[in-house]
Amino acid sequence: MASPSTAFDYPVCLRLHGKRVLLIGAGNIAEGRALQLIETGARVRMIAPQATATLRRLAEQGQLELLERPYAQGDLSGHALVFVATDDRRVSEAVAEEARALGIWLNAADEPDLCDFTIPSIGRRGAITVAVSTQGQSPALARHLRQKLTEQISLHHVQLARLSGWLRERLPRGPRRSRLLRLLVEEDIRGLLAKGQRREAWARLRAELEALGETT
Ligand SMILES: C[C@@]1(CC(=O)O)C2=NC(=C\c3[nH]c(c(CCC(=O)O)c3CC(=O)O)Cc3[nH]c(c(CC(=O)O)c3CCC(=O)O)/C=C3\N/C(=C\2)[C@@H](CCC(=O)O)[C@]3(C)CC(=O)O)/[C@H]1CCC(=O)O
Ligand SMILES: NC(=O)c1ccc[n+]([C@@H]2O[C@H](COP(=O)([O-])OP(=O)(O)OC[C@H]3O[C@@H](n4cnc5c(N)ncnc54)[C@H](O)[C@@H]3O)[C@@H](O)[C@H]2O)c1
Repeated sequence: MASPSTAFDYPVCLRLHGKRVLLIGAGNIAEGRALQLIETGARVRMIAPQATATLRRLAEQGQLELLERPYAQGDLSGHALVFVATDDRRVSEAVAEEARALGIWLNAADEPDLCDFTIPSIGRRGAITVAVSTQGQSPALARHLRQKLTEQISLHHVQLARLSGWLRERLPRGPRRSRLLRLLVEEDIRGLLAKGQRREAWARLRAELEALGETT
């Protein structure tokens, strides 16, 4: 087993749609977390005595549930994931203790020693997500690199991802489909799309699909 100093964090993409997620704290940091979580389709509950105007508005619109009171033991029960972002370390510690007792995964903003998972810097372009972590060493660098890397994702990458998703729904799995989907992103069709030659790209794809139809 790697020692804590050499162990790497393990990135995952959680599917939170319909899952119950709890945020303790409703200040600026919690607001950022809540906005990201709403996009996942999670059922978000927030508990804090003071909430930002944006969070109160989102609660009024029914996008999240807001309980305007301090955290109390027992609040974590029934949740898949918990985030704490308050200005009081003792609250983070109490929440961490309850999370551990219940086996619920916890993120404590700014308190890596209490975290079961940290949050990377996230950029999105359509279905494409860029996530940069520095193993907790430099959040500012994570943000800087995320901005640079997200700029590298062009419209044609987003179009390719959508097209690939569409083809995967329609074509049966197997080596022929894999070959076609690889061809799509390798120089060939992607190169044409990148140059704005959509008509040529479609013609090339149609020829490949016809060849696939003949042999399957
Ligand atoms: C990426 C991002 C995601 C997000 O929060 O959504 C994120 N921090 C962001 C920004 C940011 N945070 C801080 C600064 C000031 C500059 C600096 O200190 O570097 C800036 C820069 C800025 O604001 O520009 C202060 C800070 N943060 C942590 C500590 C405590 C410590 O290090 O001990 C301190 C010192 C507090 C102090 O000194 O008092 C800890 C964590 N922050 C993490 C994530 C996790 C590790 C991520 C990784 O591995 O890289 C981790 C471990 C826990 C967690 O929170 O999950 C988000 C960028 C979002 C974006 O892209 O815009
Ligand atoms: N990870 C990051 O990116 C990052 C960046 C900057 C700051 N932080 C840290 O995140 C934390 C929160 O920062 P912020 O700017 O959102 O603070 P904030 O002052 O805007 O909000 C604090 C929130 O905590 C709530 N709170 C206080 N006591 C509570 C209790 N007993 N139960 C429930 N909620 C309670 C308040 O009502 C408020 O909603 C701070 O510790 C800060 O150092 C993290």
